[in-house]
Amino acid sequence: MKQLIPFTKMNGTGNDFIILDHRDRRFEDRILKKIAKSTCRRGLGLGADGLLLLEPSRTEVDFTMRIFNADGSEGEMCGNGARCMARYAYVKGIGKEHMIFDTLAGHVEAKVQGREVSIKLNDPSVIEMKKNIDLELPMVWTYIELGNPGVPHAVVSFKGLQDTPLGELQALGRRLRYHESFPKGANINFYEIFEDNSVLVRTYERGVEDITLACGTGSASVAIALALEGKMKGASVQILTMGGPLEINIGQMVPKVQNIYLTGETTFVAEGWICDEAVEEFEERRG
Ligand SMILES: N[C@H](CCC[C@H](N)C(=O)O)C(=O)O
Repeated sequence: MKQLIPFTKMNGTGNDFIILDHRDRRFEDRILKKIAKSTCRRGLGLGADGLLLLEPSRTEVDFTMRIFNADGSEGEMCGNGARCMARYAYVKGIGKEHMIFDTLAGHVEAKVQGREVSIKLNDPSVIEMKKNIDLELPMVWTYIELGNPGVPHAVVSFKGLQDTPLGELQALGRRLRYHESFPKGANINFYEIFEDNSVLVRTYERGVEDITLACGTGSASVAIALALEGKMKGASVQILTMGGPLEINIGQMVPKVQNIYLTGETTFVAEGWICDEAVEEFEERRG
């Protein structure tokens, strides 16, 4: 057995991640995909929704964050992942309380205040309001991408969400996620307004291929859709996820939606070593 690489496991409101300090960029993308798939797998691996990598920045900012989903696909951005990454960087002395980092979707600004981390999300690059899903389903979706290229999100109103068995949502999410309207697939966010400015959200995540306990960019997409429909009172909304509450604040609506903040708690779960036996066909970058 060989100790391969130190890891930190964290969760942001129940969205859980394995974090690797990959500033030495010792693994090629092909291997990173394998590490993500093997270690995120529950039961046989550590178990997580995704693998987060802290890499050197190619620009002026503090560092770069990359996200590989549990199935090995690379995502553009991850809101809860970014909150965990910011806290990790702060605790490890890599970033200050206020930091800026790169993602495929664009720059993310973060503010760490104890366990609570607030991030400024990427501005939306695509908003398509209220399209029909298909003739069979009496549902409409709003499609939103945060960042450019952005994480794809469909927002779907769902009556009786709280009492709907997760298996049912999972089956519907899986079906919609591959819908032809979404060329790069989509995360499917089901929501129900709970009470004034409090919204229940359940997200079927692309790349995890399951309902996760919370999704940051998904929760923000729900808030944006509600704000555009005039269903939000004020600039802030509380999103009730299965992992706990998230707060979304929309700083500007006119002439376009921007300055969107995501705030919530982060938790350090464990630290240790990933062992070579856990990763199929592992190999390090040569030279
Ligand atoms: N859970 C993440 C989104 C991950 C995106 C991923 N599922 C993908 O579509 O590649 C969040 O908090 O924003």
